[in-house]
Amino acid sequence: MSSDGQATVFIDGEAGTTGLGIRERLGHLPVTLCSIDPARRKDADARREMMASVDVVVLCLPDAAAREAVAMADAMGDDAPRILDASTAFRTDPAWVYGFPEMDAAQPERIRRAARVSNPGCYPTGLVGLLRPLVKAGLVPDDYPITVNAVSGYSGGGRSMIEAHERDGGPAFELYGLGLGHKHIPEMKLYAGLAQLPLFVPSVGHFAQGMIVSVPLHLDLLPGTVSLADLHGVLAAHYAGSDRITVAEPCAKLVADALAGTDRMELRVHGNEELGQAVLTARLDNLGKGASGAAIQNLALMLGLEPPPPV
Ligand SMILES: NC(=O)C1=CN([C@@H]2O[C@H](COP(=O)(O)OP(=O)(O)OC[C@H]3O[C@@H](n4cnc5c(N)ncnc54)[C@H](OP(=O)(O)O)[C@@H]3O)[C@@H](O)[C@H]2O)C=CC1
Ligand SMILES: CC(=O)N[C@@H](CCC(=O)OP(=O)(O)O)C(=O)O
Repeated sequence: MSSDGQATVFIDGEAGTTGLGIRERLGHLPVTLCSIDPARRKDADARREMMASVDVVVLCLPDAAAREAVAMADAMGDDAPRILDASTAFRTDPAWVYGFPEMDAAQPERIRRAARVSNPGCYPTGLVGLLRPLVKAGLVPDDYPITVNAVSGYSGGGRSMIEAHERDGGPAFELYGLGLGHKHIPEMKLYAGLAQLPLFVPSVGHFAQGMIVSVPLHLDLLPGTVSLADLHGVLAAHYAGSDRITVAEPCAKLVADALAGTDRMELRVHGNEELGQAVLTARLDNLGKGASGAAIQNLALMLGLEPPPPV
């Protein structure tokens, strides 16, 4: 606690893309941000000392550095701060709580009580947001062969990709992860409730922020007779109370960066019933609900505060 009774927060990786986004949003919460001298921001002793002095540490680091930071906290035993980790390192670790408050009615309470919370990946936020309620409701079987196509703005690749795009002007559009082993796949499977790994084809475009995650479905492969309205209805009911996730009407075109700069996510069910085909889409800002916006929601819950209204 700071001298004025506010919770203290240290963002390890404060100068990076996600760290900066969290710092900007922290103004909406009654907390005290503690920072280390920028010249010592990678100094293990300085980071350990700061970690030991605060209530919550938010890790906005590459996976390896996040693991190192967690090892430092482990060594502090009962004096360790609570941790919110933005990296991929602990997202499928059963000892951590997954920071997707909208995924179940009980999830906000689990986050409130947790010592360690993992912030979801940007692509899994879209995929889990779309599929989990449909799998739970039995409309999409857990063994359906799920394919996920997605496009992200280049800020998704952090500082080095931002610099490459802003310096060299491209590429305009590129598929990647074509070895089909992207690090988000186990997280998608686990939290969407799937029995097998989804086939995931990510891509990145020459725009800074924004993301579309899309999932094609063949309606005749779903159990019984499932209509587009059934899929929409389950999603609309699940997210009815959310101020961040909305279930919108289908549209013919979807622009990837329309929610850039916001913490919101829009889900849609598009399709053609005559053809028996549907496409689920999630649109979000990879840096908003896909990273810093979700982190602020989780941080507020961890500190027993009301999450601020979404940017
Ligand atoms: N960008 C996005 O859309 C999303 C990112 N994430 C995750 O958030 C985490 C941070 O990503 P992002 O902000 O994009 O990455 P950036 O590269 O923009 O930022 C990472 C920051 O961590 C610093 N850093 C690296 N190693 C250390 C260390 N050992 N000690 C202290 N600081 C260190 C970097 O400094 P320097 O640059 O000098 O090396 C940089 O400031 C990653 O795990 C990423 O996967 C999650 C969801 C979405
Ligand atoms: C465009 C781009 O490169 N995006 C990143 C994902 C960013 C993200 O979500 O980070 P986490 O891995 O921490 O979840 C990637 O595919 O690795």
